[in-house]
Amino acid sequence: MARNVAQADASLKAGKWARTKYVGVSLVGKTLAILGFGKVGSEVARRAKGLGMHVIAHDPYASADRARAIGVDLVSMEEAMTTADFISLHMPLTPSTNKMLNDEAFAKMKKGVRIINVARGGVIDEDALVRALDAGIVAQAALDVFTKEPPAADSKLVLHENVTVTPHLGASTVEAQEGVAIEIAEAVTGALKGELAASAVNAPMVPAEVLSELAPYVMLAEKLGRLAVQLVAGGGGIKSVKVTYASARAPDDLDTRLLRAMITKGVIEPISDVFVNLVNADFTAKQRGIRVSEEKIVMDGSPETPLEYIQVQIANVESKFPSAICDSGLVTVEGRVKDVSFMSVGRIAPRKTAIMAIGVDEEPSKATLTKIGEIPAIEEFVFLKL
Ligand SMILES: NC(=O)C1=CN([C@@H]2O[C@H](COP(=O)(O)OP(=O)(O)OC[C@H]3O[C@@H](n4cnc5c(N)ncnc54)[C@H](O)[C@@H]3O)[C@@H](O)[C@H]2O)C=CC1
Ligand SMILES: O=C(O)C(=O)COP(=O)(O)O
Repeated sequence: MARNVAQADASLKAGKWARTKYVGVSLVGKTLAILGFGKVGSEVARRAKGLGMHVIAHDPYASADRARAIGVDLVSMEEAMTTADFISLHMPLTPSTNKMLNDEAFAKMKKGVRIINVARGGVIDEDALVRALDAGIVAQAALDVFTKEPPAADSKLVLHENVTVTPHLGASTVEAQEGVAIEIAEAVTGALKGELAASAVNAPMVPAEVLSELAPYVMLAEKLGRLAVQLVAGGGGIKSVKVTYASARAPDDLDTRLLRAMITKGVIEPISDVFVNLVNADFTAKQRGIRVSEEKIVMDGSPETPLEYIQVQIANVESKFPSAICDSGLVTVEGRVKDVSFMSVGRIAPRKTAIMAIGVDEEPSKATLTKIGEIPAIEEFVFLKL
């Protein structure tokens, strides 16, 4: 758009040699405002920085740290509107982004601004954009998406000489289509294997950062559910499961839907044929008359760790294992995520020398390594970095 490539190409093919008509504008030194700093928006930011642009972004949900890491300032919508030379849209179409660029928004923009929309047509009020183009507020627009696709053959916007259009080609590369196919296949096989389906539309949305932080607790949650239910004699009579999450963080910072679903999975699967996942967990529990209640308690600890411990209690039951039950008929199990990342033991033959590998998250100090070496039962000892 900035160099009028599409228009100049059509002009030359029509037999014209219009060098002065198609003088463009440079990108270097210009301010680009990215609205919607998600997967696409942040990649656009990286590339625009490479082209020498000053990049700002507006996204009410984006993390300032992630933006800073790419060298992008997160700004208000107002600042994005009023300071940008180029505005590129990368938000989803939702009731709150519908017609986000309307007459009022265009009125705030710098005269001569250029608009790029490869997100969804509905985020721009298309009639307002035509008015802004005619008024010279918007110098040019490049549009890959339209409110109605395909747009009407006589669409003023599509036919406008300062507008460059493509028929929704954003994701249309050989590589991207293959990438999408692989991603879908992996997501489906993962979901069928019972892994967390992060991109399922009918499951609660758990952002990737939260998911990676919670992953060990998700495993713990399922195991605690499985452990607790196996201590109950004749699992059928379970009516109430109480989960307590103890954390040093503010209770509102902990999204427990995933953990609750995994505890429910752990409790129900050993006593039934049902396959429980993030989508059907609450429904399945209700259907079986099991009430899962939750409590979050704040305790001293490290705010770096999302949870200090998880406790699962099954009430009014009889235990197979009397010491696992207290007088009030409660089976209680509690678990923590420890720092050792793995431990594996093997041996040459029964009663012969054994070998143990322990994975740790941080390099042990010299003093710790010396102490380990001094333990009499340890014959040989080596510290390796993988
Ligand atoms: N033209 C095409 O062929 C393609 C179009 N798309 C579209 O591009 C858009 C972005 O896709 P992704 O980056 O994958 O999505 P994403 O979900 O990773 O990012 C969207 C971002 O928009 C932000 N957002 C939500 N409401 C907002 C608001 N009111 N103001 C500013 N930001 C807001 C979200 O916080 C999120 O960070 C989507 O609309 C998608 O459908 C994506 C791929 C190809
Ligand atoms: O992934 C998106 O959001 C797109 O708009 C791509 O659309 P397509 O899969 O090329 O029809």
